[in-house]
Amino acid sequence: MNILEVKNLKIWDVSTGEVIITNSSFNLKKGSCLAIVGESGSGKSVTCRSIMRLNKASLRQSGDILFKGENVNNLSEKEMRKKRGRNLCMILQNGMSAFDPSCVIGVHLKETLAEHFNWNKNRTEENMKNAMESVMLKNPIEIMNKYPHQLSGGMLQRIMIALAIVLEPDIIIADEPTTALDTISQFEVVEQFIKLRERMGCSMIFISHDLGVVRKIADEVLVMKDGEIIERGSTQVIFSEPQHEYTKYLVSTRLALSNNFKKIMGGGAIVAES
Ligand SMILES: Nc1ncnc2c1ncn2[C@@H]1O[C@H](COP(=O)(O)OP(=O)(O)OP(=O)(O)O)[C@@H](O)[C@H]1O
Repeated sequence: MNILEVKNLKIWDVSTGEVIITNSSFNLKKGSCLAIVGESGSGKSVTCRSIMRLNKASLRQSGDILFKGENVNNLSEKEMRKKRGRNLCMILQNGMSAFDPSCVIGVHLKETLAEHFNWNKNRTEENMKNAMESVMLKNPIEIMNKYPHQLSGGMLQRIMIALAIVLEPDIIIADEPTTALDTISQFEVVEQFIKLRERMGCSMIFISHDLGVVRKIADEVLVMKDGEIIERGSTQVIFSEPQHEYTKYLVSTRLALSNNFKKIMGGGAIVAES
């Protein structure tokens, strides 16, 4: 069963007339993870933001975006606000840009949860504390009293994941959630995403440049180039039998990098190719 169906999505810039997404159609199956890959500027982020209806006002979109059969494109901004967070949750590349720099993390988290749940202060704090501990954030109360700039990128991403655990959205859209992190934090955050899926069985759209991560986390892959989906299929098939020249290039570059790494490090003890 599809939880999301995108049909004939077109996105254009009204100020310049430039068409950014020509005519995209794809589905997200309930409980599965769909990765979107492709070169910079191919339209991955605008596609995902169109689902959340979060693109800048100068960008317009047409087509159908059916979330559980309801066309998101027809909802009012007020109805859409209710869906964001509770039903459709977005985790961005840079945790710093997701939080209000002028208040401590706890205030932001409590305000977000108060939008969607009628919990008292203790229950909100308890739920958030448990979720933060489950993503390996030690001393959650201390963290909630810190400002975003006092925390590392990896910690902010884990806080976003913890918030998603509490919100229990139907779909999580993660737009390059590991790109801004150092290698160790990347590994840890990816592990948390995998656990999140195992634990909540939520559906996920995962944008990433890192094909190693995609291979680990995704069930299906869309390959985008110049605003169009040029190839799609199960992760296994995309990696083992890519058809389009561009997908072949992406996959071979990834393999070359990983083989090179194994050669340098000797024996491949570190690289976990699954
Ligand atoms: N607010 C905007 N106004 C005008 N054009 C935009 C806007 N946002 C994005 N674009 C254009 O849309 C195209 C797709 O951008 P998008 O950010 O979706 O690419 P992407 O595939 O996510 O790239 P990256 O991997 O670098 O994040 C680009 O040509 C970009 O310049």
